[in-house]
Amino acid sequence: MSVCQTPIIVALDYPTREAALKLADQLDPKLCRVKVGKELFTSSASGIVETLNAKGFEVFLDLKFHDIPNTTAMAVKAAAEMGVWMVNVHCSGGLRMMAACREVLEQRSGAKPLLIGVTVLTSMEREDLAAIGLDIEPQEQVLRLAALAQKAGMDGLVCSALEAQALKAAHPTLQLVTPGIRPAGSAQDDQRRILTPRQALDAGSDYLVIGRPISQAVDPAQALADVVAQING
Ligand SMILES: O=c1ccn([C@@H]2O[C@H](COP(=O)(O)O)[C@@H](O)[C@H]2O)c(=O)[nH]1
Repeated sequence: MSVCQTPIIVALDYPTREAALKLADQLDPKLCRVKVGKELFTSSASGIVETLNAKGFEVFLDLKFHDIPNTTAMAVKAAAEMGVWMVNVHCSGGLRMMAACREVLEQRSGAKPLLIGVTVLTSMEREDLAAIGLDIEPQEQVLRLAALAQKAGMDGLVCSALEAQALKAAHPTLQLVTPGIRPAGSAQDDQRRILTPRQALDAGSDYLVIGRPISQAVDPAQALADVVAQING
């Protein structure tokens, strides 16, 4: 039984363990989960996951692994051994890569983290895809990658909440983890495919990843409480 009663995941995007723990100490594990990404993880190594677990947080390890199948699967295995709640890999690594990750988790006797496939980054729009040779709408590419992820046995996807409705219709069993969440009035920053927390949940998001609107707020705990109030009512 999970301690957390909301779908919120706060991104602990900091250069040091001390800064991340300072924010974590202001947050309530009953109101949010936390996400450890590349910057924090690389600077503080695995100790940060154990420390956050000991504080009662379920941790999403957002390292977006993308490599050959064996290397990626071994990284996913190491993440599972570390005790993370959710781990992700890029769907663009392909069917065999994702299937190898699923297989390594199935062989494991202990707890299995949720295995999530990253589709199209929420910072990208049509022009960004065209620049890398994909002359299609983001949603088309997301749906294409979602079909591969479903085939590989992934538990869910990272996508924009803008694609949630279409994804839930096509793949109702996949859990949707949506960054690019901006409460009304917040700065868009580098995000491009955004929705408010309430809009995202109404569209079908299962988890909302929120970084700067909380981590850069004058009072992060109040900013989190405001988002909780918005989605409740
Ligand atoms: O498509 C993606 C995948 C991951 N992210 C991550 O989510 C947070 C969002 O932070 P904000 O400050 O709320 O923009 C950040 O850690 C990204 O690495 C994403 O934004 N989009």
